[in-house]
Amino acid sequence: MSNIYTLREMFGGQWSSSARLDGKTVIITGANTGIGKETARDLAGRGARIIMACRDLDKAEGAQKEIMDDSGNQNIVIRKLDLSDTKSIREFAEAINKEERAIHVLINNAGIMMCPYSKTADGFEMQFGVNHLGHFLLTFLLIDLLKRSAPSRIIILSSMAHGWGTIALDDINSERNYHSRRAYGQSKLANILFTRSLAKKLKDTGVTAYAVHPGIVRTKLKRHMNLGLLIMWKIVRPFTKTPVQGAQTTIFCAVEPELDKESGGYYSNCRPSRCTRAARDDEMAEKLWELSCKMLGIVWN
Ligand SMILES: NC(=O)C1=CN([C@@H]2O[C@H](COP(=O)(O)OP(=O)(O)OC[C@H]3O[C@@H](n4cnc5c(N)ncnc54)[C@H](OP(=O)(O)O)[C@@H]3O)[C@@H](O)[C@H]2O)C=CC1
Ligand SMILES: CC1=C(/C=C/C(C)=C/C=C/C(C)=C/C=O)C(C)(C)CCC1
Repeated sequence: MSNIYTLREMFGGQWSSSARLDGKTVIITGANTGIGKETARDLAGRGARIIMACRDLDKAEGAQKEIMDDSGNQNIVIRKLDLSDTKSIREFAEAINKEERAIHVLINNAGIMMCPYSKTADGFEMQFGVNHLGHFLLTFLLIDLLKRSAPSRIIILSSMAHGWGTIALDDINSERNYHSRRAYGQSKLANILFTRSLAKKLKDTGVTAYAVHPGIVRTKLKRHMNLGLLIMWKIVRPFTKTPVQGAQTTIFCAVEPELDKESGGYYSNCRPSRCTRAARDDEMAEKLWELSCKMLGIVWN
């Protein structure tokens, strides 16, 4: 992949479809703001039951009200989910498995970028822990329900930033050497490798998986950006996407009927996109899968 982005890639990918999701249930992590909130608003307008999985219930309530008012859909619920704590992830999944008859779309959207070094409740480096491991565990805990609900889809928000890092198998928690941009890159590369492995393991189950780069989007994600990137941000700002534009590829992956035939790919601007060679390394994807299971203390073959 080259880091040269065309104008089409910055603005593009508007997608329009009148497809409905009545009777379908969608979970969106980090649905209280940014891309997740706009995804929730759109899918609510298509009639889906939306489960907003958020760490801050007060913020989520404001977004829930807005989405209900806008879409006229009252079937929007909030559930507490803190992806930086495996206890919270397990509690969330337990409630979903008990209360929901089906989950048709799981959107692993929540994320943090370039924060100062910190660790999750379980001792994982924060960006790898939240962006990859938290969603890995969440998906594991919901996979039987997703299989029973097939055809169903898993959408994983990655980024063009997957090229900023590599998977450091010997220092996955960046304990020896932390570089916030590289650690974000590692987590977003892990998102693509996870999607590829998932697609293989879910072959013939009716559950499909898609990785997404939403574009460069004006959201709160950039709150921890360093000065260099903030300057770059200012330069490209006129070409960045609004959150509504940034949500289009996720919505496309959730709704487009033709995508039932595809799984494991990387999408941007509502079409397949090219990722780096490291993101197509199936041997590394397998090693990452094993390491993720080991770190989380789970068996998932
Ligand atoms: N914006 C961009 O340019 C790009 C974004 N992406 C990806 O898109 C996704 C959405 O990002 P975007 O909307 O821009 O970012 P925002 O910062 O606007 O939203 C991120 C969401 O994730 C939630 N979140 C963060 N940490 C946790 C946690 N520990 N547990 C649960 N939820 C958490 C936030 O909650 P809270 O509000 O409480 O902080 C918020 O709801 C991310 O995965 C990001 O990596 C990819 C490429 C570019
Ligand atoms: C200045 C500049 C760029 C700016 C990149 C930025 C600002 C990227 C932000 C990415 C984010 C926020 C990713 C989140 O996952 C490009 C496009 C590489 C092209 C060359 C010039």
